[in-house]
Order: sequence, then structure tokens, then C-alpha cells
Amino acid sequence: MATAENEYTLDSVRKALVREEDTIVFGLIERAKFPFNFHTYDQNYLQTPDFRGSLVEFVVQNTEIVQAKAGRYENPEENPFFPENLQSSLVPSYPFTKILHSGAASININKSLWKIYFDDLLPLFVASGDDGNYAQTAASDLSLLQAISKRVHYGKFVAEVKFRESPQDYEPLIRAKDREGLMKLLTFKSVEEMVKKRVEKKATLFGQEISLDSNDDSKEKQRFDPSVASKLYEKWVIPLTKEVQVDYLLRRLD
Ligand SMILES: C=C(O[C@@H]1C=C(C(=O)O)C=C[C@H]1O)C(=O)O
Repeated sequence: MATAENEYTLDSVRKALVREEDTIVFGLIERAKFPFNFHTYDQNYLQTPDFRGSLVEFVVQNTEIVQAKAGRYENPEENPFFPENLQSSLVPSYPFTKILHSGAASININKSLWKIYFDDLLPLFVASGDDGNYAQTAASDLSLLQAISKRVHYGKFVAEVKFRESPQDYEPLIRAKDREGLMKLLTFKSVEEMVKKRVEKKATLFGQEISLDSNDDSKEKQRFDPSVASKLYEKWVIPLTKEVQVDYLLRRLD
């Protein structure tokens, strides 16, 4: 059964964001298993007359084509990176709860996310080197990109519940197209601090080597630098989630 409309509360949407942290942190650890693997991003590596672009673009675009046909983007929580290539779903439709305003469908910041991911994020936590696993690397980039994308676009749901809880506060700012005022009103600094701390803790725990030998000091060994996870949230995930919220609110009264 679809989630009932009244089950979307600030508490329930925040719980969904907390759960998505697990997927993102694991995604980071999984991508960090591979070195940078330059050929994954090399525009001249893939040799086929049918496709121009890097291997990661090839994997993401083709995966999205299949997933769109299988119905993935029928769920309003999902947003593709290359919507221009997609065909409609081939499967019967499911009655997803419609709580979002119709303007939500036109909000997709994946092009910015794509650029940030490859220009800023990857170099921050991936070791240099080449182990030949380019297809696997592209697949792990895709999983991580999808997880981050889902998280930041969940801002649409967060904004909707915030609006419903206090329309009297949001409406004047929306009518005045006051981005700054909206940003201030939807920001909860103490929640952001908790999110960053929790994500760093999850990265510490999930990234630990597990040993059954109590004398083994490998507990200390980390597969991943936990501060990267909180930095990712501080610099990109939280600001992008808030940008989606403002974009959504600005369309909320159309
Ligand atoms: C998502 C929310 O909105 C803002 C963004 C946050 C985030 O991205 O983690 C946290 C608090 C708010 O400043 C929220 O209120 O939960």
C-alpha cells in the first residue's frame, strides 16, 4: 500500500533522510574500494560509433534507459541524471501517494550534482591509481550518485511538510520570491549539526575492519576517512537539499 498522505510529517521525512545516510556512507566506502581509474572518465576510451562520451556516461545513460522502462522514475522520489534520453515506463503504474505540488516534477538538480561529484567529491576520497575495474567503478559511481540524488531531491518532501505545518509563515515569502527569507525559515542549524555528527559516526562504524580476535588491534584500521562523509554533507548534501527546498517552495503557490 502507498504511504498515506497524512503519514508525511517532519519527523517521518527526517527518518527517511537518516536511512538514506546509510546508503550514502556505504556508497562512499564501496567507491573507495577502487582507485581513481581514469579510463572510467576518459572521453576517448570507449570505442563505439554508437556512443560519444566516457564510460561512466555510457553506463549511467544506458542504466537509466533500462530503469526508466522498468518504472523507476514513476516514483516521485527518483530523478534521472539524463532525463532527455528516457522513454516512459513499460510496467503497470503504482499509486504512489501524491503529496507534492505539480511544480515538483520540473525540479532536477542532477546536472549540478554530476559536476560536483566528479570535479570536487571524487578527488577528495579516492586514491590515485588504476586497477582496470572501470565498469565496476562506473557502477559504484552510479549507485553513489543515485543515493545522493535521492537525498537532495527529498528536499521536495521536506519543503512540502514544512509548508503544510506553517503556511502562514511561508506564503508571504513565496509571494515576495524571497529566496533568502525562505532559506532562513527552513534552516535548522541544530539539526544540521546532528546530521553531520551522525554521518561521521556512521562512516567510522561502517568503515571499520571487523575482527573476531580480541587481541587484534585492527579495530583501529579504517577503510575510509570518516571526516570525508561529514565534509560531503556540510559542503554539498545539506546545501543542495536546502536549494531543492527553496526551488520547490517558490513554485508551491503556482
Ligand atoms: C532537511 C531539513 O532542512 C534543512 C536541511 C537539513 C539537511 O539537509 O540535513 C537539516 C536541517 C535544515 O536546516 C530538515 O529540516 O530536516
